[in-house]
Amino acid sequence: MASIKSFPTGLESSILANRHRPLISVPNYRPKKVGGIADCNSPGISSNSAVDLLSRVSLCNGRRSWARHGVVKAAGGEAEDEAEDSLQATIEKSKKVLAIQKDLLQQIAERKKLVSSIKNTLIDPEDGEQPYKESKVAISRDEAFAESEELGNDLPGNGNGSHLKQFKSSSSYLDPATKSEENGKDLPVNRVQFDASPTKQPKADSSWDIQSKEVPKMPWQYSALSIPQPSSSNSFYNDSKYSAEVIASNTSTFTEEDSDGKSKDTTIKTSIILEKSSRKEEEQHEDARESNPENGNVKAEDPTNQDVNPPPLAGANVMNVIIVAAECAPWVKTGGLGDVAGSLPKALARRGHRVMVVVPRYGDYAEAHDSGVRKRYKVDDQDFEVNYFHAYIDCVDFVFIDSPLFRNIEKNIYGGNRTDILMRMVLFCKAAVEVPWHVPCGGVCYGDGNMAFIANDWHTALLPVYLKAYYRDNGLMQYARSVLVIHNIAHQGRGPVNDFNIVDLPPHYLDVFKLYDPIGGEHFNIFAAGLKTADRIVTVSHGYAWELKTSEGGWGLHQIINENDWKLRGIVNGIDTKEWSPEADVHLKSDGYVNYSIDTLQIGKSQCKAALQKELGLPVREDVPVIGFIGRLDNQKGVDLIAEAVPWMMGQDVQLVMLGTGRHDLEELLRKFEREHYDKVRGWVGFSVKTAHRITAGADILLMPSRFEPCGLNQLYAMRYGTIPVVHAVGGLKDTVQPFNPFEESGLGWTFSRAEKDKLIHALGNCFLTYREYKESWEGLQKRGMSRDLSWDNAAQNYEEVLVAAKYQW
Ligand SMILES: Nc1ncnc2c1ncn2[C@@H]1O[C@H](COP(=O)(O)OP(=O)(O)O[C@H]2O[C@H](CO)[C@@H](O)[C@H](O)[C@H]2O)[C@@H](O)[C@H]1O
Repeated sequence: MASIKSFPTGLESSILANRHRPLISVPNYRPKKVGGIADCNSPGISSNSAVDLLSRVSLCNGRRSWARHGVVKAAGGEAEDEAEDSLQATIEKSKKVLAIQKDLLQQIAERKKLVSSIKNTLIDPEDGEQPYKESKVAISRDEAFAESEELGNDLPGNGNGSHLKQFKSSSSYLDPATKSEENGKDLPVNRVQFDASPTKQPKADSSWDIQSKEVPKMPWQYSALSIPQPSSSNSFYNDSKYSAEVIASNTSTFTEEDSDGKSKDTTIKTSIILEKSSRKEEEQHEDARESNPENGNVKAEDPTNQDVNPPPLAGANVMNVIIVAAECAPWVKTGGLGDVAGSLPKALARRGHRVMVVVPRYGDYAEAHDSGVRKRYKVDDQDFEVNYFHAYIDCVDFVFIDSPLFRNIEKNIYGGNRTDILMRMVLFCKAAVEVPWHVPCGGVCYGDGNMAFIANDWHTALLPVYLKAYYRDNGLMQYARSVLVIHNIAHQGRGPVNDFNIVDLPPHYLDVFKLYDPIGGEHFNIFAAGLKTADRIVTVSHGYAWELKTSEGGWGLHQIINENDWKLRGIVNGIDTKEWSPEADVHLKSDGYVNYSIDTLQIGKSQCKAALQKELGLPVREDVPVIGFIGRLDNQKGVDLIAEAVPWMMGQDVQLVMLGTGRHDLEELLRKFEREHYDKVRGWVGFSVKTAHRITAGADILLMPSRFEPCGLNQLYAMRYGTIPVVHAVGGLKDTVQPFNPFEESGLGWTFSRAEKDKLIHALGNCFLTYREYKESWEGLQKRGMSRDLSWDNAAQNYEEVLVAAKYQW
C-alpha cells in the first residue's frame, strides 16, 4: 500500500522549493562581478518583457541569498587594492541607487496620493478594499522574498497559474522547457509545434536557455492577446531607470552590504519595489484579460483599476487543473457526470485556478474552434489522428478531442460493443493526457508543472495509469498528479484479461488491471487500475465513501478501496446555480411557466405547476400533489420500487410525472403506467433537459427511491426550486436530505431507510399529509430548501484541498 512520505522539515522544504522552482535555475546563474558586487542586470535579457522582468527579479533574489551566505563576497576576495576600489565603487553606486530610490519613493507617495484622491471621489471608502492594498506596502523583507518566489511560480515553466487565474488569456506567458534538477533531463513543458509520438521522449528545445539568450518569441506570442505595454500615461512604469528589476537588484545588494540602520530602510524599499513589480505584472495580465475579446469587454481607462483585483481565493494553492470526462453539459450529457464536468470546473476557476475540461467531440459544437493541432495515437495497433477543438467559456478552457471514433455516436455515447467502447476510451485518455503539452489555450499551453488531472469514472480511469506508465515512470510530467472521481462504481470497464492488449501498456502493468471476484472470476478491470494508480480518489458524498468500502457498496472493488482508504475522500457535489435557478431558468420563460424566487414562491410555483399540468394534458388542479421522477432508467434508480407502489399511489388523489430513458423494460413500464392511469400519470420516455427543468419547477414532490445513489443531483435541484424530496436514505441522498422533524420544524424532506415498497409508501403518506394539512410546515420545508447554499463553491474548496494533497505527495 502506498503511503504519504513524511520528510524531515529541511528535506521537505527543499523539495517543496524545487517544486516551486522559478524558471531560472539559480545555481546555474553566474553573476557578473561589478566592483565586488554581482550584477543582476546581466546582459542579453531583453527588457520590456514580463518574463524578463520576472526573471530578473528571480535572479536577483537568487543572488541575494547567495550574497547572504558569503558566496559573492568570496568571489570578491582578490588583491586588497582591488577590493578597496571595488568597495569605493560600491559605495558610489549605492549612493546613486539611494538617490534613485528616494526619488522613486517620492513618486510612489505622490502617485498614491493621486490614486486615493481619485478613489475617494469614485469608491465608497467603506467597501473594504483598502486594507489589503495598504498592508501590502508594509510587508516585511521575508514576505517580499516569498512574494517574489510566488512570481517565480507564475513563470510558465512550472505551469502555475496563480497569475493566470482569472487572467488565463495572458498569452504572452512563455512556456519554455525547464530543467529537472533531479534527473538532469530537459522536461518539455510546451511542445505545441513538436511532433512527438505519445511514447517518444519529448524533444527539448535548447534554444530556450533564457539565462544567456534573448527569449525567442513563439508564434502564439504575437496573437492579439499579447500583454500590452504599460500605458503611456503611467510615468512610473515608463521610466526605464525605475524599472522594477534594476531597483530590486540594487536594493537587495544594498541590504547585503549595509549592516547599520540602513538595512531596515532598504528592506521596506525592497518590499515596495517588489510589490510594484508584482502589481505591474498583475496589471499586465489583467490588461490582457480585459482586452481579450473572448471576455467580451475592453477595460475602460481607470487609474484606480490597478488596485481592484483581489487575490485568488485559492491563494498559494493555485494550480492548473484538467478535468477529463466522457461527457460534459451542455454539449453532451446522459446523467449527473455531465452536470459535474460542466459546473465543477467553473467553480474551480472562480477560486483562481487555471482550469480546462477535456471531453470527446461527439458533435459539431458551435462554440469550439479547431486549434489546428493534430496528433496521432495508436490504439490496438491502428493509427488514429486526433484534432483538438477549443472554446473558452466562463474562465474555463474546454478542449474537445475530435476523431472518427467519436463521431456519429452523439445520441449514444456509450454505445457499441465492449471493444468499441474500450478503444474509444484508450484513444481519449491517450490524447487527453498530452493536451497540456500540445493545445495552446488562449495562446499558451498549460505545461505539465503544478498540474493535476481530475479523471471521472471508469471511462477515464485509464488516464492515471497512462500518466504513470508512459510519463512519470520515465521521468516526464514529474509534477503532474491525478485524481480519480468515483461517480458510480457500478460501471467498471470489466472485460476478459485479453483486453489488456488493447490498452497498450508495459507487461508489468497487467497485474494492476487483474481482479478476481466471485462474479467476474479473474478479469480485466479498468476502474481497479485507475483506483490503484491515481494519486487521490474522490467520491461524490461522504455516505457513498463509506458504502464503497462495504462488500455491498463496493461492487467487487471494496477491497481495493479499503486498501486505498488513505487517499479517498467524499465531497458532496454542488449544483450549477446559474443553470438551475428558478429566478432565471430559461425553460420557465414560456408556455405559461414563470420564473420565481423565495419571495414569489407561492404564486410562481403554482403557475409553473399549472403550466406543467397543462403541457402534459393532466387536469389542472392546484390542490393535488404532483410527484415528479427524473432519472436514468436502470436498476440504480429504484423504478421497480415505484412500480410496486403505484397501485397504492393511484388510490390517492395525486398526479405522477415520470421522465427517463434507459433500460427498455423500464421505459415500457413508464408507458404502461401512463396507459393504465391516464388521468393521473404521465410517463415521458426520452431525454429532455427542458422537461427536466419544468418538472423540477412544477412538481410539489420529487421522488428518488434509488437503491444506491453516490450523490444525486435531482434532489438538490428540487430543493432549489421549492420542491420537496422524498428519498431512500442512501449515499448522497442521506447526506443531503435531512428528514423533516415536525416538532422542531426542521429538515428538508422525507427519507426512508430501506429500499422497500412499504417504507416508500410510509414516507410518501407522511409527505402527502403535510402537504394537505400543514401548509405552514410545507412552506417552511420549501423555504429551507431554497435558502440552502447548494453551490459548487464549498465543494470546489474541498477539491482544492485534495489537489494540493496530491501535489505534495511523492
Ligand atoms: N431523461 C432525462 N431527461 C433530462 N435530464 C435527465 C434525464 N435523466 C436524467 N437527467 C438528468 O441527468 C442528471 C442525473 O443526475 P444524477 O446525479 O441524479 O444521476 P446519475 O446517476 O446519472 O449520476 C451519477 O453521477 C452523479 C454526479 O456525481 C451523482 O450525483 C449520481 O449519484 C451518480 O449516480 C440530472 O441533471 C437529471 O436532471
